[in-house]
Amino acid sequence: MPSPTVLVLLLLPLLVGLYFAWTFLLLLLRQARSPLRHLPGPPSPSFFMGNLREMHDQENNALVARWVAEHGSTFVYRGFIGGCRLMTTDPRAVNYIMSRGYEYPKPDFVRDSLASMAAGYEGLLTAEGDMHRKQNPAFSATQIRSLTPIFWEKAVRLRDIWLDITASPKSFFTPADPLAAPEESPQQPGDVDPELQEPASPRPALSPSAVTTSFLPNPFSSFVPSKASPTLPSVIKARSAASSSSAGALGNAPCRLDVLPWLARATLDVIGEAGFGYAFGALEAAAERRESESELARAFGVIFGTARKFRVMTILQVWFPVLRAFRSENAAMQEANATMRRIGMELIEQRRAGVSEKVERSGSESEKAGAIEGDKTVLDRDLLSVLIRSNISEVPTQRMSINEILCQISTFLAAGHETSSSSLTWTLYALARSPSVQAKLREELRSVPIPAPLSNGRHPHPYPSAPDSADPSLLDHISQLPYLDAVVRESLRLFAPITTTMRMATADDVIPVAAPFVDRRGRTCTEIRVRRGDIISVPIQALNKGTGEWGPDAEAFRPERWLEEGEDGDGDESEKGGKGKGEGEGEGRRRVQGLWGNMLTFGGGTPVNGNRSCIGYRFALSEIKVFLFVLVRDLEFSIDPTLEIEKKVNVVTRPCVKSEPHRGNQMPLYIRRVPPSPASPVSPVSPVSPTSDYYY
Ligand code: HEM
Repeated sequence: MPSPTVLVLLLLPLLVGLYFAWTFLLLLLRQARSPLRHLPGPPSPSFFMGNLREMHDQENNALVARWVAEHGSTFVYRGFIGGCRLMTTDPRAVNYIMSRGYEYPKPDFVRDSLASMAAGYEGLLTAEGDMHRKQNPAFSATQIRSLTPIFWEKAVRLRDIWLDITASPKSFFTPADPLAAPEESPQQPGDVDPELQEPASPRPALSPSAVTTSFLPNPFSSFVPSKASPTLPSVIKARSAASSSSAGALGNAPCRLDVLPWLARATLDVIGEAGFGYAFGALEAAAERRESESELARAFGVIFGTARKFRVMTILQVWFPVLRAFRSENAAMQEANATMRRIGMELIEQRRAGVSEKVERSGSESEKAGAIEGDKTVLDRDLLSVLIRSNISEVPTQRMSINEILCQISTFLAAGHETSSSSLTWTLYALARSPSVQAKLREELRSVPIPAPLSNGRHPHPYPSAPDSADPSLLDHISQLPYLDAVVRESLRLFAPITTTMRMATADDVIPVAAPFVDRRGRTCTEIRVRRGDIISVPIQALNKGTGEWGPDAEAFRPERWLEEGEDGDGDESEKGGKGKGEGEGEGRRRVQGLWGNMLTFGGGTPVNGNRSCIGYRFALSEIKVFLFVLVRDLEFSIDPTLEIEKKVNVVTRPCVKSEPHRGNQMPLYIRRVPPSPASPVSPVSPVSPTSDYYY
């Protein structure tokens, strides 16, 4: 008779084998019984991978449009081992799903990926049910307005750096993505034009600029073989791009600049300071050619870098939940998490102490309320402060735990950094491709009078860079400029940073559709039947470009469409956490009821059944507008018309040059400073000596 230990050793592999075989069988059974199997859809090219490989490149191969043309607005594609995934562009179905945030949450594998990206399971992106209900903050327009000086300051700093670059292109370098994982830095021959490299200023060994931090990481995208490692972008001799015809006449040759890492740094600085009162100093580090990042940026670099790495184990954990118990953290990850926690706790404690002190010192009830609600004298205006103040005012059982608050810091960063930099990058691209739109926009921006001071010291630019001197009425004015608004809407429609989101049915359900469809059995269906556990893809970008909704020129960048009669450009349709629009599935509504601008770029939903749309949309819109205002007034953007730019999605959309895959993500534009127009109502610029960096 074998000993118990031997018995266990003999039985263990058998039990493990049985567990995996059983789970796999259940999975196959579940798929075989899903009503989705009757829906039409494209053939699956692979048993294990289904259509996932094609899906990975969907932004460049117009896949969803093709599928819609072939199979109608409601169909299924295949996921792992042939699992049916519902995809629908039917507005009624989409409104139904998106307005039931708690009945249709994000699938577990998406939550897991988000959680591993530092947000944990208690942040807004990942929390579900009561925990989410309790958190659901609404950042008011007034709160966001008070943050615009921070946007202004960072935008002016970036503009000044870019003006520096145009003034002496020989000496600039392109920084790395501030949150890129630090280890790899393969430098390729030919990265740097030797003629333009200054021998006296050795370049620091930088990490690649192309690594993406993703918002809703798609664990399956990693299955697609990666391109060669990205390399350092280079200083490339300015050459005349077709669209920069006026450059020579002004004696102001444009220089090629990869705007992507610069914008990533600027938006990191913004979310750090406006989100949770932390100075990453990412722009400054790059301006001073320091590779060293702040302690917190380094920690997030490690955390995001680890979360992005593909491991077979990650996929297995999706299907075999027992394996989730074997998650481990390496030493670097442990250290990064500890750093994040320590700094996060300091930030939280500072704010909590500030609010308590103010409340204690307040005499009357109204003063107490003022202290909690926040005013200009209470603490900081960052989102974390707003969250803590509103948390203090809640009844104790409704308050967030320290851990939940801590999770929001990484959530703000994960959700609010790369989305904004992606939007700005694509907007500059769209403007570079449409010189007439850019010129019209600049004309509008320059029609705004800028108050004194005329110069911000070294740079003779006619507006201030100090945050407190940014005139609030000027910032309000910027947010209401009609053509700027139309440009931002059009860019966010065509270049939604998050192109797809996923949901999972938590119960068997029947989803209504506006357009009946014919299933594989030839039956006409007026609803979609789903079974508990079925996965749903909501193709945000495809919906934003549907010709049924946006007309035959849906693919074109045409801001004017927002100014035409009949377009209700009104934005804040359904206030996050506010009143909402109702169920959002009424007949006769042509469009998807997104949070903003009749599109799903910021998600959609109603507070009734769980609103999972973007809490940062006002923040993002204000940030984007202020940056465009500052940058486009003084700089002209053009692009080599022969370059083919592709969209790489992971899940935030980043650009890539088709002919330069080895460079990874990049957006090489030509920039050129633009002299002030004589007709501009801008106050006159102080005379500049010829030795100054800038002269017009
Ligand atoms: C152009 C910029 C941005 C875009 C396009 C964007 C888009 C989105 C989308 C589509 C969702 C819904 C995701 C889903 O349903 O699966 C979302 C959620 C969210 N966003 Fe944004 N976002 C942007 C900027 C920001 C900023 C600046 C912040 C923070 C300051 C932020 C914080 C969040 C959070 C916390 C959620 C989760 C909300 C919830 O589940 O309750 N976002 N965003």
